Amino acid sequence: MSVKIAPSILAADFAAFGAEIEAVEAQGADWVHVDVMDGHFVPNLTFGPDMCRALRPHIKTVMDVHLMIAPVDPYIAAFAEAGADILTAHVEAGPHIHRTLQAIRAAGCRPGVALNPGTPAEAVRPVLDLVDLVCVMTVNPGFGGQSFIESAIPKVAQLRDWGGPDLHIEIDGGVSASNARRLVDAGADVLVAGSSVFRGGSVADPAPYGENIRAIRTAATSVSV
Ligand SMILES: O=C(CO)[C@@H](O)[C@H](O)COP(=O)(O)O
Ligand SMILES: [Co+2]
Repeated sequence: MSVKIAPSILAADFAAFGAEIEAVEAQGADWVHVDVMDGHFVPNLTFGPDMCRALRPHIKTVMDVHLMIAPVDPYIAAFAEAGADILTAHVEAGPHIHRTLQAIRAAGCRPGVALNPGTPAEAVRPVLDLVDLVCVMTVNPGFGGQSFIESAIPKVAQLRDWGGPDLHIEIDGGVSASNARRLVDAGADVLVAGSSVFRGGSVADPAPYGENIRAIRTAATSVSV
């Protein structure tokens, strides 16, 4: 599978999301990653389905919605109606992840399951047949701009082995050009990147977004010597 770069709009200008999304897609983003936080499952608040609905017309690629909320089930229909393409729920968010993932697909979205740095890969193995994507968190969820947690990397190879070649394995948190290659070598194919994509640019001067995306993609796909 080709490597996809999914900028997290958590690092974009909150007053200009529509323009930021159009700028980062024009600069080469493959997907747009939308971080939904509830102040309960994670210690931060961001946005809900109404914001996703407002962003939808600005996204030409894939709206990749990362739900850091608990419970999940009462909100699935709203995010599906808002236009989410991929809807990812955390395995730690409740006791019935199997039901949640079935409900996400029934609502018309591609289901994803995310796991925190402290959660072993085995926790999602029983639901791999239900998902299109596993999101391996390489920071503790809740904030952008945190340091990458190395100890999550061995989980990627385990999940690639269990999930086969068609499963998307997404890495989220602290991704940059300096670790992209190791992540892809381990089996990842989707790299979420917030601060390392939006750093140095703006809607008025979006060229750095393109330079940052190209740097990550080049590092991820370079031939090792
Ligand atoms: O889900 C999350 C954080 O909880 C991520 O999507 C971050 O928003 C990624 O930001 P960087 O670590 O790349 O700055
Ligand atoms: Co995220």
